[in-house]
Parts: sequence; structure tokens; C-alpha cells
Amino acid sequence: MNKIVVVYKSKYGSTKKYAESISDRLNAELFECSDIKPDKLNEYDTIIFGGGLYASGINGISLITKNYQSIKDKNLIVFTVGLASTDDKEIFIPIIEKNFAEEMSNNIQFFHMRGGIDYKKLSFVHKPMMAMMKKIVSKKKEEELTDEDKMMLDTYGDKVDFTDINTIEPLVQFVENLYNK
Ligand SMILES: Cc1cc2nc3c(=O)[nH]c(=O)nc-3n(C[C@H](O)[C@H](O)[C@H](O)COP(=O)(O)O)c2cc1C
Repeated sequence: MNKIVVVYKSKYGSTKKYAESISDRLNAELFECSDIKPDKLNEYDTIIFGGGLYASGINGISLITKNYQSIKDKNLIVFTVGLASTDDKEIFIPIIEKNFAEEMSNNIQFFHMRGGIDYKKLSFVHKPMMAMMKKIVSKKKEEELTDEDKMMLDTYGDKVDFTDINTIEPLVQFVENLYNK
């Protein structure tokens, strides 16, 4: 019997929302990252991991990278959730390069979804981080600003929610195709 698991790490809830919908659609078991022991991953033949983006790091991704050798023969899927627009997939190349060794990134299927931010709810660690990022970006010349920088400056201090559950569809179809071959 084929088994699928969805594991997620979510600080403010966007990644959790996507992970729950993906597990519903695929009839997959669902775990918050800290509720699953690495050994348990061996029970599944498809592992879907989702994590929020924090300063280009993927929250919780060490579950996959640290245990890669024992899970590398499985279907591995990682989805990220961040504020940045997902229209241009090129912007995720440096994020993948930062988080994974080349062998891993060649063997993992990636998907990117959009999250949100509510500055009022940021933790005591994240609030000054965002203030620092704003300070750095504000010093850039207009022509040096990336789309991501502009979006951050436009939404700084506010509450924005770009989550769109329909954007799980490519991931869901990818996994369904694995089983319909
Ligand atoms: C300190 C901090 C750093 C962030 N860095 C990034 C980033 O590098 N790229 C990005 O797209 N979004 C970034 N975000 C936005 C989060 O990824 C976004 O809020 C996402 O919805 C978080 O998902 P979660 O609530 O499931 O953890 C950052 C947010 C905070 C608070």
C-alpha cells in the first residue's frame, strides 16, 4: 500500500493551512514537524515537507536535509511559503541553493506558495528582524530595489494575506501523477 505523509513547520499559520489542504486532498497523514520522529519517515513512500521562508531559510527543513541519506529513494517534495510573489520561479533558485546540497535539490520536487504577515503578531525575535530588513532595503537606490524589496516596503507594518488554497493544485497533481503512472 502506498503511503503519503505531509510534514510542516509553520510559525504564524500559512504553511499549516496549505499542509492541511494538501493532506486532505491526497488522503495523506499530517504531522507538525516536531511531532514526527525521523525514523517514522521510513514508513512512507512519498514525503511532502512544507516550511515558511525566513530570511531565505526554510523553517524546519533540517528534518529532510539531516535525514536525507535514509529517505533519498522516496518521492521527495518540498513546498515553501513566503511573502514573495511566486510568478517568477527564478527567485527561488538561490533559496534552493542555500538550503540544499546539489544532490538533494536534483532529487526533490519544489513548489512555492504565498503566505502573509501581520506585523502586530510578530514575535519578539521577528519584529526587530523585519525592522532591520526595512532599514537595509530603505538604504538602497530606487533602481536597486527588487520586486521583493518594494513589496516589503509597501506592506511594512501592515497585515497582508496572499494565501490562496488553489495554488496547491500543481503539487497535488504532481503527486497524483506519481500514482497514476
Ligand atoms: C523575520 C521574517 C523573515 C522573513 N523572510 C522571508 C523571506 O526571506 N522570503 C519570503 O518570501 N518571505 C519571508 N517572510 C515572510 C514569511 O515567510 C511569511 O510570513 C509566511 O507566511 C510564514 O509562514 P508561516 O506562518 O507558516 O511560518 C519573513 C517573515 C518574517 C517575520
